[in-house]
Amino acid sequence: MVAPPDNDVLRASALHFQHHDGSPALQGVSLGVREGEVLAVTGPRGSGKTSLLRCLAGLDRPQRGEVWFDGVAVHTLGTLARARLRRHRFGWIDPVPVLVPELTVWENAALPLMLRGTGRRRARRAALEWLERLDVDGRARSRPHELRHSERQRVCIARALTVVPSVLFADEPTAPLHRAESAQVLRTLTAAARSHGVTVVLACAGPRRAGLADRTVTLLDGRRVRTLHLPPVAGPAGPAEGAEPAGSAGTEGRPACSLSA
Ligand SMILES: Nc1ncnc2c1ncn2[C@@H]1O[C@H](COP(=O)(O)OP(=O)(O)OP(=O)(O)O)[C@@H](O)[C@H]1O
Repeated sequence: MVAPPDNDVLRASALHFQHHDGSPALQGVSLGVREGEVLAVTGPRGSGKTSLLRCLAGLDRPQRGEVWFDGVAVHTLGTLARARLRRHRFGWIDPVPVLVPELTVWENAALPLMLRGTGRRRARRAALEWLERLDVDGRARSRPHELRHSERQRVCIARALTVVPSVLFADEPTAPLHRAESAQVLRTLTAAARSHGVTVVLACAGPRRAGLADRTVTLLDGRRVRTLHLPPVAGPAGPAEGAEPAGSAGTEGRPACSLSA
């Protein structure tokens, strides 16, 4: 199998994914992500953002379509190979902060580095640097239960950045934060990614939070659309009414979506 001839570090073509219970999540999504780019994936709830990120990150396997990362056909890899790829090349941030309760904050942030084989002292130094950038270094010796919810999320973000992944997948990373804090954390995240050449795929519900991205891709009912008019409920087969289908991955580079209800 030969990688598609383009410059994208990450590429998906015609992804189809449905959940075990048959719920359709992605229906032919194609996109490319350039190295070092911050790409926002927006769309209303249930539009397929999480499913897309999970397929791109190798957490889920699409039933049809392809995912390529840096010349590797991710969709053909087995479970262990995908886990290895994620451990060494990818970072992931969930909307809900999940930390290991028995470990301190810095140990949590250093964990992915140590799993990659970095020594404890070096991993600690790197973790503390990122905790400082996320403004939670004062909590380094605390346990997660002693932190506020929003502080725990900052620790999760620091943990994802500590390894300086090739691609960081951030699924609504500022969902637990209030607006001012959310804007500041997103700025920190995107600035850190840019300064370290990390490619970011960022799922966010609306265009407001996508403002810091280089480019925006919009989903509706598991499909890419150019412009989003929240439609009357779509039928199961055809494209949603009001959604203008986006072209293939080759039509990227347009301005961010407009969102009108
Ligand atoms: N674990 C699951 N089992 C079955 N169906 C699911 C599951 N997770 C999501 N779905 C369905 O898959 C579709 C896409 O969901 P997905 O979570 O990818 O969308 P989303 O845009 O990330 O939404 P949200 O903003 O609510 O997280 C929706 O119809 C959703 O109901």
